[in-house]
Amino acid sequence: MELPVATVTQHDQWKVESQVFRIYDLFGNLPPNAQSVMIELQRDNHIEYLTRGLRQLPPSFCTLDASRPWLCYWILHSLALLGESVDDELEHNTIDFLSRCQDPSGGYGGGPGQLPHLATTYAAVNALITVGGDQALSSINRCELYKFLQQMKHPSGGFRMHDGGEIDVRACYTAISVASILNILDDELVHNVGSFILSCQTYEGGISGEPGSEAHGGYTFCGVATMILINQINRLDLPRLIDWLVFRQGKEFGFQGRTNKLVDGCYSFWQGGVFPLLQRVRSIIDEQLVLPDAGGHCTTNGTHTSTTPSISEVGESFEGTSSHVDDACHSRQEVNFNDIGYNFVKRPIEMEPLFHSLALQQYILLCSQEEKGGMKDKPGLSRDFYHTCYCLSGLSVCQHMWSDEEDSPVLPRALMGSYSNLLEPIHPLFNVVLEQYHEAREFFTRD
Ligand SMILES: CC(C)=CCC/C(C)=C/CC/C(C)=C/COP(=O)(O)OP(=O)(O)O
Ligand SMILES: [Zn+2]
Repeated sequence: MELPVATVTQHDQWKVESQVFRIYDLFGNLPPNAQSVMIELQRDNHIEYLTRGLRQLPPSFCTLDASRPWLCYWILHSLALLGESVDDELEHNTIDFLSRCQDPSGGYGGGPGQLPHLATTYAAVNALITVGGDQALSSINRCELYKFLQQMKHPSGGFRMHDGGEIDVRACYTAISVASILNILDDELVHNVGSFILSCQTYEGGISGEPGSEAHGGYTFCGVATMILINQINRLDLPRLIDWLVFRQGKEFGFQGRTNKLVDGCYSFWQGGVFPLLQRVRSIIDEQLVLPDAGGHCTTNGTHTSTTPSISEVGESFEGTSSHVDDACHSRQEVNFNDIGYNFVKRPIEMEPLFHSLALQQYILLCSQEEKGGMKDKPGLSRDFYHTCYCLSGLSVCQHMWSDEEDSPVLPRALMGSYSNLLEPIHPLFNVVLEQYHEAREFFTRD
């Protein structure tokens, strides 16, 4: 039975489809001349919109008072994807503002004096890494931040978003991502995170925010990235996850966040961004396909039944040094958690994208892009910095996921439109531009 598509209005749906079908036929086939059709990234207008947004940050974003570190990250990361940085004064003001959001006992709040929160901590750390340079990077108090992460750790293995806050997959990702990129991830923080995330993989194959909820793209990205960062991706049922994920690309070629919902530009990253992660764990997927029982099954006494290798066992780039994973049902591995993110991007990409990457670029450029700058969920809605950030992140993912290795050039067949549309590549586990990631890695691994 075909389920009706849930539409805002039939008119909005038609607007999305009519824009896409200007190039694709009804069956999603790309006509031979499609590459020459002009779909232009409005680079200068995006830069203008973003820079103005950052200048106006305090105090005019009153309704987003608790989200100002997020605004910094969305704007700075979007600019970095466009190959742009901010002038010295704006950079200084951003570092100063984020320093005032840092709690003396660790972590960052939504504004100066606000309660530290894992989401704004992730946003502030990624924003400062994106700014780069000694002043920005040394402003992060890693010692106190580690204590904050310890305080957010829950006996279930998950993390709380803030003191007394919700425990969910988002909290796990933001805690583990921040700890990993700052080189402070250890056994204590990792303990039982994998079991918590495993308990959120649903019957559909995607990952939900908490056990028993509905699978959603946002949490699926968070869950998969976390499992990789803690060296336990082999515990998820990856074939089932892929089954769910590939069907989230709609007939408009954008992604939806969950079954029977509308497509939305931001899922270009939350769903589209899972594919470059899966591309680098191909051997684990292959083994799970051969062994139907592989992937995350624990016996009642907590013994891991899968023979699927963990990521550190596959390929020389995951050679570990010091610690081990101590979840009851996970085989013990010698691995340095802090090297996983670094080694991950060096792994070769061994499979082509499992979704229609050119068509997604088309959705982003034709349906999400605002000609005057900025990006949005879909036609008929307004641009905002969140959608600008995640549409551009998704666009970058599409462009770079055909390249075999970190430094290999982007091929024309990977790109919708001309080379002037090309964005900077990201680190797919952290969603910061790769060049900035490497600078931070160098800074935080200095003795
Ligand atoms: C790192 C970090 C903080 C990640 C957050 C990930 C993320 C985007 C989670 C989405 C949460 C969610 C259930 C949205 C549904 O909104 P909706 O019902 O308005 O949208 P929908 O109809 O598209 O599902
Ligand atoms: Zn959205």
